[in-house]
Amino acid sequence: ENGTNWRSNSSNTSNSIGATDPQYENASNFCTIDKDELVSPTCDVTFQEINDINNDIRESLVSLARTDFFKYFKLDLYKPCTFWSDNNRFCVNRACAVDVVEDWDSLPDYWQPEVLGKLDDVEDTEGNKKGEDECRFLDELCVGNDNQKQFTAPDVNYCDIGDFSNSEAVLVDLSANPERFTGYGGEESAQIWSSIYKENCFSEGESGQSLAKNAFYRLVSGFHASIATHLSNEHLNTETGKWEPNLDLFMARVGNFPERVSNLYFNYAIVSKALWKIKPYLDHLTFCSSYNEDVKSMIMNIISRLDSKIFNEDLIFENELSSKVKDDFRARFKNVTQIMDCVHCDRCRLWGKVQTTGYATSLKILFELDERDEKSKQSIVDKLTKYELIALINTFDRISKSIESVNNFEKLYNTRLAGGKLAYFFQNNNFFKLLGKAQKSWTESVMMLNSSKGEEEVVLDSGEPLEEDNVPFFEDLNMPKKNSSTEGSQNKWVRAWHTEFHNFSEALRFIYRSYVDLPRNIWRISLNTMNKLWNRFIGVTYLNEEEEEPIEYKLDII
Ligand SMILES: Cc1cc2nc3c(=O)[nH]c(=O)nc-3n(C[C@H](O)[C@H](O)[C@H](O)COP(=O)(O)OP(=O)(O)OC[C@H]3O[C@@H](n4cnc5c(N)ncnc54)[C@H](O)[C@@H]3O)c2cc1C
Repeated sequence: ENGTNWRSNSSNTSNSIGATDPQYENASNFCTIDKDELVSPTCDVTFQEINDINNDIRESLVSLARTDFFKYFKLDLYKPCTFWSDNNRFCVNRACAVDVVEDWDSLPDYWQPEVLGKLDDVEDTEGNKKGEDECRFLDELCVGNDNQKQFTAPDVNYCDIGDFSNSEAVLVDLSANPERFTGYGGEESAQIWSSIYKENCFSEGESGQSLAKNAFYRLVSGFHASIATHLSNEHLNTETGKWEPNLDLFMARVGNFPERVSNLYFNYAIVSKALWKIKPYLDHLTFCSSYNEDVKSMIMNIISRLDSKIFNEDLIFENELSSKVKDDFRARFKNVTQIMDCVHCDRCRLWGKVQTTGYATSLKILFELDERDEKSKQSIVDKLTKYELIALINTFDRISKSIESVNNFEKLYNTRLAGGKLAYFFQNNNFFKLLGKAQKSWTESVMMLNSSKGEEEVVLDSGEPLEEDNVPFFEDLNMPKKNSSTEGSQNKWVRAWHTEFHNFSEALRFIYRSYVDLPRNIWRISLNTMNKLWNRFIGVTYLNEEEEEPIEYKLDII
């Protein structure tokens, strides 16, 4: 499914691009995916259809994620990593930090304890007064009925939903802590990803349904690609101090890997189908009474524009073997959510937790609602905790933002290609430039011939030579290399012209210099001859007089 070119119905893309610019002429199209192909055998939608759905709902989704109900999340930033002990390292960048909500007065009215005064004097089962602890109060806020206070039976959960009621958990305003480039990387993040892929994804030889195994991998890879898209889209430009898209970084991490782009779309299909699936049961959910209807109508408005055929969850665990595979799948995904506690960068951990919880909630909705039993379906949706719902909506927003960014990066890529082509034409096709280049190419050739090193200069993507103070920030990054052989062939007429022009001008210069130098040379030869005659006359002779470079002189005075 990844074998052909990325092209759309209304394609304004790249087939005609790069005819003359050596830097881009042979560049591949943006991403080798056909936008008109299905996203996966389990998704009856094409990449283009997902783009269209996303364009349609994007604005409403952003508004929903920014409501006071969905923009706050709670998590324990200091929960110890249970998978390995070597977890004392921290990301000390400012960008890694999370700004926790400490100023409670700044929260909207319905988050203030006194608004739910009736809770103040209510004691919970442990005899604690519920108004005393603001965090506890938030846990209870917006809970519509007693059912919701009991967590769903653990065997249907794909994450530890008790995490959010932990007494160490802090409240975070997600909108004040955007997911973007933090500088987190190196061994630390590599250890996390490697543990997720190597220890938790299914390996080839393992038994079980291949669709399920494949879905697990695609889910993780899509999550990884989404993070890479966000950090490339909001990347710190150290020259301007602004957060802006970095196309080279995006291409190196995601754009050059069609499979990763495709996995982003796969994740979009999973989360949106989960949302679509809870639509009939949303009536039972109550958000805060003051804005219950608003939030609900916003959610309904989005869900009603989604498409049920976007993902067919029934294909994943199809036969009797599946129950075991499903248990395994669930346990492995739970591990992935817990590995987030090992992430050293707080900001990355925050978004890692939000998104793995969002995917876990989607998986629970997709795979644990018993199709034959309406009551059980309602009950599972009723028991979704507030933090699962917040995570679900925010994960959908994140993946939707990634899809939007991929399309923006495609535009940037095409603009760069087209810009490169025009700039190349105007910059290089004037007579004085050609003369200058002829001169330069001659000087370079002479220097190359004289150079004993014969080593190729390493050039960055920007075209600058790699010097010590110019080492790329991402040393681990394999940026796409320039295709020098292509450049050579594309330049051959220009080069031939340079060579011929150079030879001709050198010949002219030689003849000119010969005439200019003639009187001087005659004078030098005469002087030399007279000198020899004089020496002979006074009786002084040189040993090896005929040699041009006598090493030693000896006076032979009789
Ligand atoms: C949970 C988590 C959240 C993070 N959040 C942020 C953040 O918000 N901001 C930030 O700047 N950094 C974040 N990071 C770090 C970021 O993901 C990278 O690890 C880091 O930028 C270093 O990137 P890298 O090029 O070394 O490769 P990595 O992204 O670390 O990838 C490691 C290896 O995995 C493979 N790989 C890469 N992408 C995929 C994919 N999509 N599918 C399959 N295989 C793949 C490649 O072989 C690659 O070499 C986060 C890391 C983690 C673990």
